[in-house]
Amino acid sequence: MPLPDPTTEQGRAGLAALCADPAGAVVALDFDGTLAPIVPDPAQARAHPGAAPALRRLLRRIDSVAIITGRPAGLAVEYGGLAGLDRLVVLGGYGRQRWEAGRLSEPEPPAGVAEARAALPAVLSEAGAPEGTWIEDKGQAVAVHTRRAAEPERAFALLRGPLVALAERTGLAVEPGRLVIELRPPGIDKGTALRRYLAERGARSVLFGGDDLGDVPAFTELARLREQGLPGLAVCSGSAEVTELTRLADVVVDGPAGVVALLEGYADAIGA
Ligand SMILES: O=P(O)(O)OC[C@H]1O[C@H](O[C@H]2O[C@H](CO)[C@@H](O)[C@H](O)[C@H]2O)[C@H](O)[C@@H](O)[C@@H]1O
Repeated sequence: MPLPDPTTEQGRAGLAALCADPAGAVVALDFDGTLAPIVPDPAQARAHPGAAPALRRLLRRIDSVAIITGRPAGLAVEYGGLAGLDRLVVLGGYGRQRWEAGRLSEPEPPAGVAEARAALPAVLSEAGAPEGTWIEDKGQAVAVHTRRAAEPERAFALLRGPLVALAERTGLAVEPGRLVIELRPPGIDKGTALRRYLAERGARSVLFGGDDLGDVPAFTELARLREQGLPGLAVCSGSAEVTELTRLADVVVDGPAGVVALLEGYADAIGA
């Protein structure tokens, strides 16, 4: 499978470095919308069937793979079919949790998560949340989904203000995503998680792929690291739903199937 031609000079340099020195390369990827197609029920989301095999191939030659996700780390491992992969780290909850070799570590959630959880039903009711609005309790965070409402974008817009106000009251961060608004502990984002992981590995190049607003800090961090001399490639898993990321990426592919094709192309290029 041929590799795409990045649209930027820095992207071409990043891809060249990833191919020339795979032993120093880290592949870091978001989960939902990047490895797993978007579906109405988050519990039904599963990685594209080619994702784990492509990552397994790459891990024969590259340094490591990091999945950096808003999901609880263990769920990403399960839904991704990723449990058997060596040198795989899953940084869940936007980097608060770490799963590695079957072991999960995470700090206790701040008290604000329990406060928000308790207040949410009344907040949604007072805001007139339409039928189909759904709360995902992630333990470390709570997320309100509107994808299953009759008018999902309208429900999202209706609930955003009250949820921002609830986040302010409870000391939580607001994380808007694809028809979801999450209230989560502040203090870390995917950019920080990516920077720390690359430093830990002593990475000599990086590929980051994402699809949603929660991935913007990682794209921004990748751009900063490139300015500091670390070659990198920014890949957008494109969708009609989120268009803001295309300007941050060197390569835009067609959703998770496009991401898997790119990973296979990279594996071919490095003889993995
Ligand atoms: O950081 P990610 O791995 O991209 O996780 C972000 C959120 O993804 C999930 O929600 C999204 O995917 C669902 C399943 O396809 C979809 O139904 C929903 O509309 C999307 O927003 C997940 O449920 C959230 O907890 C994650 O934070």
